[in-house]
This record gives sequence, C-alpha cells and structure tokens, in this order.
Amino acid sequence: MTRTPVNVTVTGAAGQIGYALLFRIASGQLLGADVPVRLRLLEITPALKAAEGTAMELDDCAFPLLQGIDISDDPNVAFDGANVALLVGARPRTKGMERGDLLEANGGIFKPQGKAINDHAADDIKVLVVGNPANTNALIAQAAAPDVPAERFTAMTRLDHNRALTQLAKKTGSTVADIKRLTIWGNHSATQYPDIFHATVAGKNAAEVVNDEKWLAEEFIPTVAKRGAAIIEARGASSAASAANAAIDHVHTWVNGTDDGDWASMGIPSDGSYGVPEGLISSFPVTTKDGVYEIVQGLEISEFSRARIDASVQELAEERDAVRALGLI
Ligand SMILES: NC(=O)c1ccc[n+]([C@@H]2O[C@H](COP(=O)([O-])OP(=O)(O)OC[C@H]3O[C@@H](n4cnc5c(N)ncnc54)[C@H](O)[C@@H]3O)[C@@H](O)[C@H]2O)c1
Ligand SMILES: O=C(O)C[C@H](O)C(=O)O
Repeated sequence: MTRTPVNVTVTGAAGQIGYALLFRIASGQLLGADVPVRLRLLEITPALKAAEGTAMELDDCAFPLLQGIDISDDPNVAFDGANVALLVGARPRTKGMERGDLLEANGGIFKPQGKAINDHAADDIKVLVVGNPANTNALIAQAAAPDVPAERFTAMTRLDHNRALTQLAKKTGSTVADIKRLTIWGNHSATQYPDIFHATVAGKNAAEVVNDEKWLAEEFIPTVAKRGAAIIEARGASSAASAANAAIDHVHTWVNGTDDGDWASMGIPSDGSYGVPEGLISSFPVTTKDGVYEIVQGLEISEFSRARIDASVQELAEERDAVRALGLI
C-alpha cells in the first residue's frame, strides 16, 4: 500500500542543525521507517543557494522514503500543507545584544511563521521550536496562530533531557537505557531544572542511588543547565548534531508514543499543572500516545525541586511579559 507522504517543514534548513537533521528525517528516523516524507525547506533569501546544495545532497542519497524537496524563502509557501514543522532558524544573540533585542529580533521571525502556519498548515500540524529562546519563540508563534490548537506548539527541552540521562548514567555507573522517568522542568536556559527525584536507575530511585545532594546541586544541575554554553566554548559553535538528534527524539516520541513506564520532557503550553501559570510554554514530564501528549500528574515536589522549578518559571514569565510589552503576543 502506498502512503501519502507526510509534509515536514524545516526552517533554517541551510544552518548547522539543518544539515544534521534533514538526512535523518529523509531516512525515516523522524516518523518511522515506513513513512514517506516530503521536505519543505524554509530559508532566508541569501541562504537559498546553500539550501539548494543540501537538497542536491539529499537527492544523491536516494532515500527511498523521500518523495520530494521544495525550497522557499516564503513562509506561506513553506508551511503550505505542513503536517510537522521544525522551527530551527532563529536570530542568534550577537555581541552587545540585550535580551529584549534578541526577543524582538526573533519576534520578527516567529510571529510571521506562526501566522503562516495558522493560514496554510494541515489540520494535524505539530510544531517543534528549536531556535532560541525556544520556549518564548514557541509562545510567539502560537499566539500568532489562533486557529491552531495551542498544544500543537512545543519547544525543545529533549536535548537537556538527553544530557541529563548521560550525566546520571555516568555518575551511577549505569547506561542511559537503565534510566527512566527523568524530568526537565522550566525553560531551555541555564535556569532549567533537571529533576532526578522521580527517576529510576535499573528500577531503583535515582536520588537514593546517587545519595549525594551536594553532587546534585553543585555538579549535576549546573552541568546539564550550562552544557549548551560548554559546547559553544569547546566547539566554537553551538551544539548541532546533538540538537538535531533531540529534535528527532522529540517528534518521534510525540508521534509514536513513550515506552511503557517511562516519560519524556517537552516544552508545552502549561495547563496550570504543578503551579506553572497557564499558557507559559514550560518543560514538563509527559507521556505520549497516538500523537497526543499528557502531563504526568501527581508527582510529589520537594522544597528543593519547588524552588528550582519556580525560578525557571519566573524567567519564562519575564520573557512572556517582555514579548507582550513588545506587542509580539
Ligand atoms: N532548543 C535547543 O536545545 C537548541 C540546541 C541547539 C541550538 N539551538 C538553537 O537553534 C538555532 C539554530 O542553530 P544552528 O546552529 O542551526 O544555527 P545556524 O546559524 O547554523 O543556522 C540558522 C539558520 O537559520 C536561518 N534563518 C535565519 N532566519 C530565518 C528565517 N526567518 N527563516 C528561515 N530561516 C532562517 C539562517 O539563514 C541559518 O541558515 C539557534 O537559535 C540555536 O541557538 C537550540
Ligand atoms: O545555542 C545555544 O545557545 C545553546 C543551545 O541552546 C544548547 O543548549 O546547546
């Protein structure tokens, strides 16, 4: 039986994450080994030629699942009929740029893209925002798309989740496959809170296995939260392959479901759970099934965790207030 291809729009397609992402989507790793895809690449006009070069290489891979590639500098074209949208392209922070300037510059990208998604995407559109500041960019895009259910706009904290898995595995002498139910709460920023109190290592409570609050507070949390900056320092460029890998994981989990007894972290519009103000796009523990995610409910939040979740949520509220003051939402 031939399936209708799924339209996957990728913005910033000529950038470094784009280069690490597109070949994996085309090979079936995003949606499944039996799901044909059509790629829609969005780039700014000066980068169209580079995007064409990447498309030539995609052609040269002869991926059996790749049913076509369209390239455009017009969001209305690139999001037309999109079923999945990966918003990667963003305005990076440059020297001397204040946070407000960064939010404003990104508003100029994510507001029109949200509107184009609203007007042209398929009814089942699922959006992942990777471009930083990812949570607030997702909020801007979502606010510009009133006809799309708000929960379809998500922000990427899966890279933080994956980073935390590896740090915990190293500390406990286990493998990442032994670890379940880890959570990233809050913003994809240095205020994020990687929480191991509900996690398990080979079936045992992770915090009890670690039994070292000093390591947790002074090593684990800062290492995970500042890993993006450490990669930039080491590579001279921000994470690309690991970011692309996390984007694949995020969408694959959303579409294909979480494993029994496990959950994932996703930046999603809050429904007020765990005291996170409704509407903020904040990271939560989620289970997914049949393309729908649900926040894991009923977790006990200790004082240690509460203070850290609140601090990150406070930062998200400040970002929301800043973009509101700029008229972006
Ligand atoms: N959420 C995360 O975990 C995470 C991790 C790593 C990187 N990031 C962020 O992802 C973003 C992309 O990173 P990168 O390394 O690929 O950057 P990059 O600079 O290599 O590529 C960005 C691309 O986006 C394009 N672009 C800019 N404005 C655009 C627009 N309006 N429409 C379409 N394309 C546009 C640029 O031309 C460029 O090709 C950055 O904001 C980075 O900070 C997020
Ligand atoms: O691009 C960055 O600022 C860092 C990135 O978000 C990361 O977590 O690697």
